[in-house]
Amino acid sequence: MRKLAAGNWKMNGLALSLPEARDLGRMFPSPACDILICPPATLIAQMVWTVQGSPVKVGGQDCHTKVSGAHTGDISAAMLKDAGASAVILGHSERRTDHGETDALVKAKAEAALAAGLIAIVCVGETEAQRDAGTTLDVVGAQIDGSLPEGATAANLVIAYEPVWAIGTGRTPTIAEIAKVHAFIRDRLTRHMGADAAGVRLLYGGSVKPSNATEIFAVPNVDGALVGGASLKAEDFGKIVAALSAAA
Ligand SMILES: O=C(CO)COP(=O)(O)O
Repeated sequence: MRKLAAGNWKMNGLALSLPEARDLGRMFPSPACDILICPPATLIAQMVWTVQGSPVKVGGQDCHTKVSGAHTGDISAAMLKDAGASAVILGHSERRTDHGETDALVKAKAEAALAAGLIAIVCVGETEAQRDAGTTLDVVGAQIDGSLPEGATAANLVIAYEPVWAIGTGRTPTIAEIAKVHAFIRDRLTRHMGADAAGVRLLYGGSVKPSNATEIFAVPNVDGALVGGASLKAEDFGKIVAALSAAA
């Protein structure tokens, strides 16, 4: 499978400046992994234009469940697709927390994404309290069961495991813990999707940096990363892409 380095800019404007984004494409003319940048919605079309002709693809950070209609402030998957996006992040813990997104809503959004021809990057992950209570696998399993879209295939579904307590904190689970959760996710997907689950890319997210990327990418069932803070600097994100390409 092609591994995936995805950058989530979150609510940061021209974090990686557009010329730098173009440079990122030039740095890796034929990378051994896929590269995706998910800027705020206001920058998607501009980013698509900027990285045209390079291997860098562009994605959204959320979408509505409907194609169009009276939903002030929302953006549909079809609109992301029209703007040139090829993927969308769904059910990020920040959206689950800030906007009360439930598994059922994430599933409906993911189904809208697939219907629009986008890759759905569905995020799961436990809070620190849940980890301390020893319920990580129960939480992640329930999120997978509840958020997985109908019609998912290895080509249109990506799962991102992002422990909430590791996001933006500089803390990461141990390599053994990442391996355990990723193996669990693969197994859980197999229950839903059968043999197709083997080809679904499982990203790790949460404080991925150039300094820990190589170690994390060597973990079985880690097929890439969903990177927040370090994707805001072209140099750092470039190093993470290089580490993933080397692991591919
Ligand atoms: O939330 C994340 C990506 O979606 C991870 O963020 P950080 O890489 O900043 O920890």
